[in-house]
Amino acid sequence: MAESPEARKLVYLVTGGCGFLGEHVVRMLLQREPQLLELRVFDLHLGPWLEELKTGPVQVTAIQGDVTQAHEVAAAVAGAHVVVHTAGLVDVFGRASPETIYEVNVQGTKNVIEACVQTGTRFLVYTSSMEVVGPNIKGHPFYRGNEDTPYEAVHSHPYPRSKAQAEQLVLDANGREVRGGLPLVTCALRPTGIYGEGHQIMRDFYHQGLRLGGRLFRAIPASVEHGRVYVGNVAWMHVLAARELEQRAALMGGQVYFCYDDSPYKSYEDFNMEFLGPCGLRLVESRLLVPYWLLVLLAALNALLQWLLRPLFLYAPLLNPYTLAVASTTFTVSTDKAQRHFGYVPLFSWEDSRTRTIRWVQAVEGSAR
Ligand SMILES: NC(=O)C1=CN([C@@H]2O[C@H](COP(=O)(O)OP(=O)(O)OC[C@H]3O[C@@H](n4cnc5c(N)ncnc54)[C@H](O)[C@@H]3O)[C@@H](O)[C@H]2O)C=CC1
Ligand SMILES: C[C@H](CCCC(C)(C)O)[C@H]1CC[C@H]2[C@@H]3[C@H](O)CC4=CC(=O)CC[C@]4(C)[C@H]3CC[C@]12C
Repeated sequence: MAESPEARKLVYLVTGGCGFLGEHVVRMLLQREPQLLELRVFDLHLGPWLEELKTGPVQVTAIQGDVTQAHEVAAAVAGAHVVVHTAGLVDVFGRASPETIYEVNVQGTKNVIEACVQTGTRFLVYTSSMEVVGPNIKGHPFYRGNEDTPYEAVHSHPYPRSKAQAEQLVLDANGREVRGGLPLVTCALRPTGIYGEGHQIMRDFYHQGLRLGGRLFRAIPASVEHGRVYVGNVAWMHVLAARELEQRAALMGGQVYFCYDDSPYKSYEDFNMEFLGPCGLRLVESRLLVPYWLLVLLAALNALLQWLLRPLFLYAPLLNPYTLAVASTTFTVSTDKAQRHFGYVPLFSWEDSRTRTIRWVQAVEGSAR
């Protein structure tokens, strides 16, 4: 750890720094990046919690801005050594139009890359997603796969399509000459389903369970496994990747890394119960009540209702044909590429991750009363 202020010399920019993952990246950088001099937090919506970070040894600069606006991105990137690009529109529920998703996730990423090239920023870490690989629309399982596992990636939905396009842009940009003549070094991190403090969908499930009298009903067979990763470990992986990109440019440049940790392989619902169970909810086995064909029908009905009601209001339930397909397809990763390439070892054990998440759900419960 650096002791003297002179050791602090790096300027980092985190786009989407007020989102679920972005906030953890920001806090992790402040705690664990001793070379940090200035941290720029760029987001469409700035969080009030940023204020309390401004009293430490690192200059925290909050920038309200839009990644779709090239000039705003360029102004924020100018003078930064490293960009961690987490900003994105995470929408698999039909809340935003495909055009808006493209604009934020693809055009926004193009703007970040061009800003690096124009202003001379050399290191770019992009938050991609497991969704760039799958699950695909054919429902093929991806079981304990790694970065080299062959898989037929077919994207029918705007979100995974946009993440795949953006990831490709980032990888293709590796080696481009930036202002000053040196090459840009990029890599992409692909989290599986992230959980932890601040996870909106976990909050939604918790409130749904409370409304249903402390019960949630199993919809997906327990045998369908989902890759999940703790937000603190995803943040840690971003910090390490960003730190090591310069020294290990030849190895890491243009590479993709799944984000992983020691979280157990379980079905989406059983995994959520690891946190919601200790908070008083129970999962009711309802396979006989809700057969799969009925879920397919309900998902299709939801999609139809969304379309019919769109002129009046936004109807965007959790269940739609896409989320049902993702939830019912096994997708788990097993890899050590991040450890081999840049020394990543999870910072939080499964026990820690679980305890922290449970405490957070309990606090949500407390504040809901
Ligand atoms: N939540 C998950 O399970 C996973 C998320 N990811 C990726 O991680 C990244 C972060 O996701 P989350 O933290 O879950 O989402 P989030 O919605 O909590 O955070 C995204 C942040 O980006 C900001 N943002 C959106 N549009 C913007 C724009 N036009 N200009 C500037 N900022 C903008 C939002 O205000 C928000 O603060 C995304 O790129 C997402 O694709 C990848 C895998 C899994
Ligand atoms: C909302 C889904 C669970 C509800 C299914 C129902 C209604 C049958 O009970 C979630 C199941 C899997 C989730 C996705 C997965 O974790 C991968 C993701 C990666 C991302 O990059 C963004 C988020 C997501 C698409 C995530 C979204 C919610 C699920 C579909």
